[in-house]
Amino acid sequence: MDAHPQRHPIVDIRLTPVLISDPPLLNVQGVHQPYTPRLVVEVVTDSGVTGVGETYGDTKYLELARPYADSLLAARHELSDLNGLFTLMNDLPVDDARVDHSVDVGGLRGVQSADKLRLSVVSAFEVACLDALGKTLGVPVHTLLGGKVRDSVEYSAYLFYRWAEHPGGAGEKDDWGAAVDPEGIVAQARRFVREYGFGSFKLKGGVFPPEQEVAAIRALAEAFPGHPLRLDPNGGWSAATSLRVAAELADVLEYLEDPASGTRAMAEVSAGTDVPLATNMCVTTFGEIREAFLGDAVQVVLSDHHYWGGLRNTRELAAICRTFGVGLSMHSNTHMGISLAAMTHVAATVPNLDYACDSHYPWQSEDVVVDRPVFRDGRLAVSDAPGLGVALDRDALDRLHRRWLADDGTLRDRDDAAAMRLAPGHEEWRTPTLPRW
Ligand SMILES: O=C([O-])C(=O)C[C@H](O)[C@@H](O)C(=O)[O-]
Ligand SMILES: [Mg+2]
Repeated sequence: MDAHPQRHPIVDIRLTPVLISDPPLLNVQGVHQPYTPRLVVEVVTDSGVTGVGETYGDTKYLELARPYADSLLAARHELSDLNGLFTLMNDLPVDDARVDHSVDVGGLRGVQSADKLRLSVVSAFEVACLDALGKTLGVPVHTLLGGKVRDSVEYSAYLFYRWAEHPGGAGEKDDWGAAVDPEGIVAQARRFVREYGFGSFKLKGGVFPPEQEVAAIRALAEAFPGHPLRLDPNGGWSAATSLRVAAELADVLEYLEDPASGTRAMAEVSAGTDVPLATNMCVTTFGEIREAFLGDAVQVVLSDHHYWGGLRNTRELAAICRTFGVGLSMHSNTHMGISLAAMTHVAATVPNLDYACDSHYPWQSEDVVVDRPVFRDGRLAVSDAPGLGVALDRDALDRLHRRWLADDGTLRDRDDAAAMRLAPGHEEWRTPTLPRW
């Protein structure tokens, strides 16, 4: 027997920040910028195997990813030592100025803390290591996570109020047109069904007064009878408004997502309605679970492997949810095919994945992977190829990186309120104080 199991030290790490095209999608904070920053992480082993991961690309993530990569290289970190990824990261200081606000990106990513920032960076390295490990061993990532329990993963249509184009015609154009009323939202949903086959719908709310968003959900219910519907105003409503909306839509909602901001307000809403409440804002770290679960503030957690710290942490979250009888699904920000593959692998391994997952991916016209994933009947097939089953398109990566290099810094940090101020009539726009309604 070999007393010295083969080791695969990481000998090179490439960090490539990119800006990817994003449509003018509206939310409670403002509007998406024409380009969104993402970070592509590549780890290379001494045997020449490369693994890829992806995470947020805003400055504070890059500032941490660089010294982290240096310390992994200095340690010749062993590819299979996934737990060690966290140990090494914990030794790195985080600039307090980067996390001194209690919420991130105007609250869309929940509470911000040094640990969460660390986990969001580690997640990309963990995924990259799993990818490289899978390729080294000749097995898919889901096998490294214990094996898939389903062959495909269901996603839902992520509907957004949106403008036809960015202020001043900035960025890339698309042919979706504007959607600012119930008719526009139903038309958008029909196209999602036609092109991707989605069977459930989530509407990003918090954009218009609640009555208008209730009308949009009613229009969807009429157009797609019996299909699961969700509404997510990102904490934009008071508890009283949330309860009113819940009562009005109780017969058609699968769940209401973060109607009010913070665990306490969510618990108040939860106590007054039978509509399940989901969150990707008040439970985004392990430390927030206790209060929310014991107080019955949420019935569904929308995990996000980026800020929960990777695929194995997502499975730990799933086990806790299972223990407490809390449902589980997945949240999404703007992301590319690397993260979609990672989401699909972990989702395939979680027995209690109770709802169709969110994904922004259909809104993304650009990617850094070749053979972009294709939704069929609203589902993605789980890849059985070694690793994640994605290959980098180096030309695309280079092009999107050059866009990042050329940017003067305006777009390197996501700021939906700043993007909103560029729209005529919104020059004075400020991130709204919650609750807005
Ligand atoms: O609450 C959510 O589902 C999100 O925060 C998802 C995205 O951030 C979405 O709101 C967006 O990008 O506008
Ligand atoms: Mg949400």
